[in-house]
Amino acid sequence: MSTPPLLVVDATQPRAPGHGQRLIEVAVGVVFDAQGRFLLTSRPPGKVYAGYWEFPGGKIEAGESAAQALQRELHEELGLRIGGVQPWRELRVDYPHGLVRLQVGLVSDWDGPLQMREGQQHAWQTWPVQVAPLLPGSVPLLQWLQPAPSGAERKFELGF
Ligand SMILES: Nc1nc2c([nH]c(=O)n2[C@@H]2O[C@H](COP(=O)(O)OP(=O)(O)OP(=O)(O)O)[C@@H](O)[C@H]2O)c(=O)[nH]1
Repeated sequence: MSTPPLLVVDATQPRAPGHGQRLIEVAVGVVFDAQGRFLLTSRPPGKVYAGYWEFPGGKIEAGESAAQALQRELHEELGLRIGGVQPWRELRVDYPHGLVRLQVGLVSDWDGPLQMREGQQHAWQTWPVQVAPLLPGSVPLLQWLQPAPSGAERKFELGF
C-alpha cells in the first residue's frame, strides 16, 4: 500500500512537542443524498478550527476499524445510522496541533433524520461548494470530488 499524500498546513507555525511521533487516526465520511449531493458540517464551538467546514467524522478509538469509527461518529454527531462504508482514499495532514491520517469512506446507505447534536451547521453541497471557510484538510477531498469533464464518467477509485 503506498503512503497517502501529505498536506502541510501553516508550515511557518511551530509544531507541538512530540508532533510527528504520533499519528492521529481519523475516519471521515462523504455522505451522499439521493440527488448526489454530499454533506458538509461546521466544526462545533470549542474545537480546534471551530466554525470551519469539513466532512463529518472523528478520531478512531482503540480497537475500532475506520468503518466502525465512522458509524459511531455519524450517529453521535448527526444521529445517522449508516448501512455501510465504501473505503475510498487516505490523506495525511500535518497541522501545528498534530499529524493526522484521514481514512475517507463513501456513504450512500443511511437513515435519518439528520440532527445537529453538537451545535454544528450542515449543508448539502455539490461541486464547487458554497460554504466557507473550509478546513484545510477537507480541501483535497473536495478536489477529488470534482466532477470529470462532461462526457467522461465520474469514477471513484476504491480502496485504502
Ligand atoms: N471530521 C473531519 N476531520 C478532519 C477533516 N479534515 C481534517 O484534516 N480533519 C482533522 O481530523 C481531526 C478530527 O478530529 P476531531 O477533533 O474532529 O475528532 P473528534 O470528533 O473525535 O473530536 P474529539 O475527540 O477531540 O472531541 C482534526 O484534527 C481535524 O482537523 C475532515 O474533512 N473531517
